[in-house]
Amino acid sequence: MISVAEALERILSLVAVTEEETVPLRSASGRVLARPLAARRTQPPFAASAMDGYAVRAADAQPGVVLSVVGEAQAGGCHDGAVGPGEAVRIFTGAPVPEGADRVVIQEDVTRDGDRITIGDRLDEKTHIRPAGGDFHEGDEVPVQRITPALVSLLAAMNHAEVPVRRRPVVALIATGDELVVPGEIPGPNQIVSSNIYGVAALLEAQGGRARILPIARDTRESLEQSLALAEGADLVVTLGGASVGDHDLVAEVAGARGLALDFYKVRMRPGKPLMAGRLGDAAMVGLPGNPVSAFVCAHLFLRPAVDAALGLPAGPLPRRALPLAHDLAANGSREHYMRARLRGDGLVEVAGRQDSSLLTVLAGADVLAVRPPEDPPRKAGDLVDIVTL
Ligand SMILES: Nc1nc2c(c(=O)[nH]1)N[C@H]1C(S)=C(S)[C@@H](COP(=O)(O)OP(=O)(O)OC[C@H]3O[C@@H](n4cnc5c(N)ncnc54)[C@H](O)[C@@H]3O)O[C@H]1N2
Ligand code: MOO
Repeated sequence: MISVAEALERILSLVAVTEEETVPLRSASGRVLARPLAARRTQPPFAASAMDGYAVRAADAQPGVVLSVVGEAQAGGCHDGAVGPGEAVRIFTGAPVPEGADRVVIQEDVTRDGDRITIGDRLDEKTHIRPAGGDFHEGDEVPVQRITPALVSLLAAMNHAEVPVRRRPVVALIATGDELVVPGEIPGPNQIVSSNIYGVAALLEAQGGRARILPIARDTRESLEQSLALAEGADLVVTLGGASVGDHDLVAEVAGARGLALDFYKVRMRPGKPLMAGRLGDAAMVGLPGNPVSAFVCAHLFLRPAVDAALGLPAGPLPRRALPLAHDLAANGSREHYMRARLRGDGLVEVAGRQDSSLLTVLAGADVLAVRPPEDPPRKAGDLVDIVTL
């Protein structure tokens, strides 16, 4: 069995970066820039007033000085002409600062009488001028990254109406098993509702992928073959269940017959031991274990980074932090254990008492996974444990 770190490396090496496509700026949030994008203009394009007030020469900005108002500049307009000694131009926030002026005195600091202003006694020190290019210059590059709402505003200010992004990788998801029905159906006497595929799909979509949930594959070769055929064209094919050693666990066999070049099977982890991955035609394929928590934990640890890699982002292990335990923990076994846990308000990690990999209530109540290395000795309350955020 290989380690979690090695399994992740191998899965990432199976993933190809998707091609570039162009989307309108309004649809760019959450997508990933396909290449660095250069600003198409300078912002502000001119020295601009940061406040409503009067543009003056700095030397004239002294308490008691009287200046004559020779014009006005508002945002979208400007004052034609310069500001000379003894002169002021009425100015509003965002307007270009006229030539000659190197200071804006805010209107609260002057008294106005007709075309004259008198500078008050309590003058602040600031120029209240935003220099040209103070935010960015034409040609400044935004590096490849996920596009946040704030970045949408920056790209708009840089005058990009369209944005080159990576195509969302298509992930075909196949649940397997005779026992499954889809949510809303009435299960037969020996059946349950298929659940894990929906959480995994949601996780992959939140990461920037496009999840395609295919019909449930029954525990026959023909049914699984049909589902795998429907996965044609996907960037990543993910099966759920049928990965273990049971007589009806057919995924490796049937995918093998369709040309799966298996890279590895089984990882030294808990839950998630019967994980497999390989190359299936042009797609990467990952076989997740069927237990709902195992599937979800593996999707977190392996498929989120895989989607990042397909989007051209730096991809690697999820970030970890070490935090103190709220209570004692027994020794760990020989596999790296990802325990469902909660990060309490007091900053301590409380590991759930029940760790069976079928318990979705426990998973849904957890906000972190506490990571125990193989053969980790018993731990005391207050000892540090690594956590991964869910
Ligand atoms: N003799 C052994 N038995 C098992 C081993 C082992 O090493 N030796 N490994 C166990 C571990 S660990 C896991 S995990 C499971 C994984 O088995 P499979 O990947 O083959 O999964 P299934 O047998 O198909 O299902 C396991 C379990 O999960 C339920 N399931 C499956 N799909 C769904 C779904 N879409 N929604 C909800 N629940 C699902 C299924 O009904 C089973 O209860 O194998 C152990 N056995
Ligand atoms: O490894 Mo299985 O994934 O424990 O439940």
